[in-house]
Amino acid sequence: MKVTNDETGGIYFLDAPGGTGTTFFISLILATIRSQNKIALALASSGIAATLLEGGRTAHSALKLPLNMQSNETPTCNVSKNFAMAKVLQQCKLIVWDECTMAHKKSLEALDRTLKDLRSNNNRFGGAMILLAGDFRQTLPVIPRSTPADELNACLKSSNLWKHVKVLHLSKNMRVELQNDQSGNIFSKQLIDIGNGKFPIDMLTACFCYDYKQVPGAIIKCLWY
Ligand SMILES: Nc1ncnc2c1ncn2[C@@H]1O[C@H](COP(=O)(O)OP(=O)(O)OP(=O)(O)O)[C@@H](O)[C@H]1O
Repeated sequence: MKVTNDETGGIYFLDAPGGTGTTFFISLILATIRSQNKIALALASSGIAATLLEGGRTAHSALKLPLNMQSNETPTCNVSKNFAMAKVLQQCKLIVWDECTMAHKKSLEALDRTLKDLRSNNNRFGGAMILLAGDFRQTLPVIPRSTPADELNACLKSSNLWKHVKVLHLSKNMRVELQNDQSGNIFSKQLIDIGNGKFPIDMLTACFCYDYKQVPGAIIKCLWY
């Protein structure tokens, strides 16, 4: 909040696995900024994530991002200076982008170029503050007819902008914590281990080496009964 009030800009990434309170945290920041009569733009990579945020829209729709992102070397948002969205982008104090890990790196670079142009400011993102949120253990950008290497290359972490990103972490699973659910707790830890590549994989079958004695009873019941 201090950074937004100082209006020094910057780009932050909230590394937040499912259930750790991303939506709660983002909603709180959006409400605080809007309560000061300032503009905070809420974007998300998917429609479902956008509906969870007050005034949320998909990044593709709000920023008019080109569809041929992969083949366009230097894409920009199709927002000209006399569009209403251009005024919003010029005046907004904060742009939040939830589930950004699914976005193509060129989407973020297009936003950077457009903000510099619209705000007539050559600082990164035209001096606006950007808050990205998501979890790289989940789905990465989907590139049709591509290899895993193409997907990694399209990922935000491969962008030149990534070295300027300050990473923040949310680690406590609030959903499990609030429900006091022991099996949910084990399951959420196992999901994180899989995402971090810590779960052993059988090289012959390419399946997880699973000790079924460790699978919480509630999950077995839910899956097989
Ligand atoms: N700081 C907090 N204090 C109290 N409750 C919280 C806090 N953070 C999150 N919660 C609650 O925990 C639950 C999960 O939070 P939330 O939906 O924001 O997580 P999420 O990371 O967006 O989850 P997902 O990615 O799976 O959608 C919600 O019921 C939310 O109200």
